Amino acid sequence: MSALTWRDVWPQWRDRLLARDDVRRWAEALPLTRWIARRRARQVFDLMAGFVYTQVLLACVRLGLFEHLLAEGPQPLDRLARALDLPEDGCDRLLRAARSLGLLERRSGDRWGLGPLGLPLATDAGLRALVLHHAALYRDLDDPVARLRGDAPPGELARFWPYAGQPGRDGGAQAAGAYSALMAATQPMVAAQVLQAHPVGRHRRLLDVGGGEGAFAEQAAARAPGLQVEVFDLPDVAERARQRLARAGLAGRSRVWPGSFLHDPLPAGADLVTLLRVVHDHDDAAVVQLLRAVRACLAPGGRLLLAEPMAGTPGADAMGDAYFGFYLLAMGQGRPRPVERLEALLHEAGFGRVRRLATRMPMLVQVLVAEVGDAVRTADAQSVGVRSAGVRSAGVAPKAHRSVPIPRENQV
Ligand SMILES: C[S@@+](CC[C@H](N)C(=O)[O-])C[C@H]1O[C@@H](n2cnc3c(N)ncnc32)[C@H](O)[C@@H]1O
Repeated sequence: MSALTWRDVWPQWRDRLLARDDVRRWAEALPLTRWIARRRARQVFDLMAGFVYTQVLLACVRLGLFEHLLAEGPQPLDRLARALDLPEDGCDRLLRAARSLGLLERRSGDRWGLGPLGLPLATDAGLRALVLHHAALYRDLDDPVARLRGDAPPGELARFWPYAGQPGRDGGAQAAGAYSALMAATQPMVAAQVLQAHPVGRHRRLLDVGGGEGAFAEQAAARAPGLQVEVFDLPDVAERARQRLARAGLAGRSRVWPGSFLHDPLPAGADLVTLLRVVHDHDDAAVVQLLRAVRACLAPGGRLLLAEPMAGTPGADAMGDAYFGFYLLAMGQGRPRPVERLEALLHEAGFGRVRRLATRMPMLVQVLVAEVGDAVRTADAQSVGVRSAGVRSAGVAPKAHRSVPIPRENQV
């Protein structure tokens, strides 16, 4: 253990002082410090009661309350109770709880309307899907200490994300469908941030690795009419991407590649590779392996764009280390990383310059863009497999790779 420095002296003195009952009572009574004491007490209570608040939210979402109020406008209690199929007493309890959390507001004539926090939930299906999904997360975190010790058996999240703990496994069409639908529902909020931070019109060919069912590729294609979009993902997910891109009328300028980025080479030649909400799902060794594969497949002068919520985000600290830290613990692998750690992993994988791009909602997603010099790229192509038009670099065991161009008959 390192010696204490002068920076430890003040907090240590403060902690000792505030641990004394008489000092706390004095701080609560003094007008100058009373507001701090009250704020701290409220913050501690909110931490303690957080689970109850999420259950209020879950009840509102399960009952479809927010969409109902958006569609029908403010409603009195009796009509809401009928619409939600709740007894009036239970409905009144829920409405009051939701108002206290900013989800609802009281309006004139004893009616209830959407509050400032209810409105985004009424309009964003992705947010509502996450709220419903969290019920499984909370069951998995039932005994957080056992989970931290590694004593808890794999829970619901480990089954929901079959590649966690079993790299390269999508768990079949049903499992892939469930997690891909959740990701696609929440992708618009991420895509908006990423495409605003890094307009893709300047690129020729975009490869979205771990691109899910192609929701981001579809958005990117809509923003840049000249862009060829490609998705690489596990086979059952890739099949969903193929269908989605075909439905979006993108058959002619999209390609879908099924495979595991931990076992199969990535297709070569994209000048922009994107990794959106992928890296935090994996432990360091797998991340470095993935980043090396990306580095090797990029076209000369190409870039990697890595976007996800990151630890240590100013103003959103709890989102990284608390929420994602424990979500990924329950899932069974991965961790939220601060920008500096991601930069270090990118350098370890051979990337040169790494830039941070500003996003409007850093809490949701931060963006790093990494470049690789030509000298490093040539060396890579000899050591890491890249999938190209019939050419495979030496030293990589051949494997049957299928690119899945969308068939002509699926073109809209
Ligand atoms: C958290 S989801 C993010 C999906 C998408 N990028 C998004 O932001 O909506 C992670 C994605 O990585 C894919 N994935 C996980 N392990 C993989 C592997 N070994 N090879 C290819 N894809 C993988 C999953 O199937 C999933 O689609």
